[in-house]
Amino acid sequence: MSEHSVIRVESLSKTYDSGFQALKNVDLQIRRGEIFALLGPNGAGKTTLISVICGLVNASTGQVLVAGHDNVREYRRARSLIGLVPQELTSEAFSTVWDTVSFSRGLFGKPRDPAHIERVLRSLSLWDKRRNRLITLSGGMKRRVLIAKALAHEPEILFLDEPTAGVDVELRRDMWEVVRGLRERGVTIILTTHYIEEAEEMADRIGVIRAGELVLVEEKRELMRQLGRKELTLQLREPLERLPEALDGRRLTLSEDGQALIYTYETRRNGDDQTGIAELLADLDAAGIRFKDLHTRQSSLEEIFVSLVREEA
Ligand SMILES: Nc1ncnc2c1ncn2[C@@H]1O[C@H](COP(=O)(O)OP(=O)(O)OP(=O)(O)O)[C@@H](O)[C@H]1O
Repeated sequence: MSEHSVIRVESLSKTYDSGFQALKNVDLQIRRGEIFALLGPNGAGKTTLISVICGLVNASTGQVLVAGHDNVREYRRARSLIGLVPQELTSEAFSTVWDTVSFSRGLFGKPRDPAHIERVLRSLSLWDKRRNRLITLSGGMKRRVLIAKALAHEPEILFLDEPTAGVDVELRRDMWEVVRGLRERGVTIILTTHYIEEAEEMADRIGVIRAGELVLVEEKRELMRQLGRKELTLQLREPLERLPEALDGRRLTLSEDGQALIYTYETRRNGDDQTGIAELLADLDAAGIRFKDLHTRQSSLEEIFVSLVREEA
């Protein structure tokens, strides 16, 4: 499995000079060719993690391997494999799109390659704007320039730090298209986002970070499967001390106060009753358990996320 990992992050911690610990013992492997979304609230440590992986911020402990290269001891080699799209464009307001993007390539010591720059600009619909100064571009075009700059040196891995923060819905969808196109060309993509919708739409896998800890890394499909899970709550007439043996082996739990039974089941699309509810009710009846009310609810990725990031630390 590890030969598929293009990035390996091992036991990574970061304590800033202020004494603040922004990352706590993070382990993470990014698979070659995937889109990985790092989801977390403000201040969770997303930017810090990206900055450490890209070698812009030193780790306090732990290590990062980029395609097998230690990102500190072999910094230049590791860094040359990475493109980083920051949140905002800095300076260069009066340069042209073409010059800015070409210059970025030069920073990595790569020989000039106008054909590559042209491909990048065309793929991002920036070709017609190549002679424009950055200051004359719309917000959306500027975002595209950021991506073009990051791709100028032909990196295998692209980090996008909140690529769609503050952009309108239409542009967000455009950006998603661009990212998908890159993945099709074999680029591994790691993006950070606040938007659950974005992670749902784009990612192959999702990592959730909270207060510097990576609390979950999961296939999106698996998360979506959990999303299809429903919960039935039966308010009991008489509280129970424990679950009757007759009901063992079901996905049933008793609430702490003994007043309710909670049953989880998966919703099926084919409409058959595979929920097991009919059987459950019959068994409850046979066991002499009566209830006075019932309701069902379905969890969303939003809820899973909120419950994961809720402060417990
Ligand atoms: N240079 C620094 N010195 C001290 N603390 C810092 C420094 N940079 C970041 N932090 C702190 O580390 C924590 C994580 O910050 P980081 O920018 O990584 O979070 P984030 O998840 O990217 O947040 P956002 O979604 O707001 O961008 C925050 O509490 C932040 O205040």
